[in-house]
Amino acid sequence: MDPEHISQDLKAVLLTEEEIQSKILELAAAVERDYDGKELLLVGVLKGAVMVMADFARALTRHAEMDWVAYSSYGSGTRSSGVVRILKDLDTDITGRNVLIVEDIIDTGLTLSWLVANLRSRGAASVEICTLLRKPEAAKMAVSVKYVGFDIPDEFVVGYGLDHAERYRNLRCVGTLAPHVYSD
Ligand SMILES: O=P(O)(O)OC[C@H]1O[C@H](OP(=O)(O)OP(=O)(O)O)[C@H](O)[C@@H]1O
Ligand code: HPA
Ligand SMILES: [Mg+2]
Repeated sequence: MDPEHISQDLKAVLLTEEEIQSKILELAAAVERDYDGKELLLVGVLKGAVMVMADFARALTRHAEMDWVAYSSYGSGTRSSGVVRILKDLDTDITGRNVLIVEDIIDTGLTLSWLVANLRSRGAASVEICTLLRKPEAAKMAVSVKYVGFDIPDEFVVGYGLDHAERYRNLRCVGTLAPHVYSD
């Protein structure tokens, strides 16, 4: 295999492309049922949620607006710094809106607990979360999540939007990294 091939850096594939895509269809069906007759604003958390948002939004057969926020707490490492840095705020006034946050992963919960409180304080009618992945054993903050794709073990994962030092976001699967890739 080409030594530059991205999948050579994986220790194991945790979720295949097929498993991810079928879960996204399930999540979209649940959201369609729950928001029947209500307007819906999807808020994606950059950059990791780009892939989930792209597939999830297209799995919906109803109208849904999209907006984006960017808050970074990981930088290039594999541990949360605990400091949430605002990189990009919403373009939309969310007063009275039904907001559904779309995330790739809830790890310590620090990012999302901060974001939910922040969006609620702006007068949204409702704020719920849809995340593809969650690490129950890593939780430092309890976050109430309405839609969860997969609960996964407390290991650093990459792919399908998730990065390590900005790489691996373009993998179609989610996997764990081989030890030779880590520097921290
Ligand atoms: O539950 P937590 O421990 O707060 O971790 C989850 C957050 O960390 C990652 O974002 P990151 O800060 O790496 O930014 P990125 O999406 O641009 O990679 C991920 O996309 C979540 O937003
Ligand atoms: O396991 C992870 N991988 C990539 N980014 C992350 N951000 C929080 N947890 C993770
Ligand atoms: Mg990241």
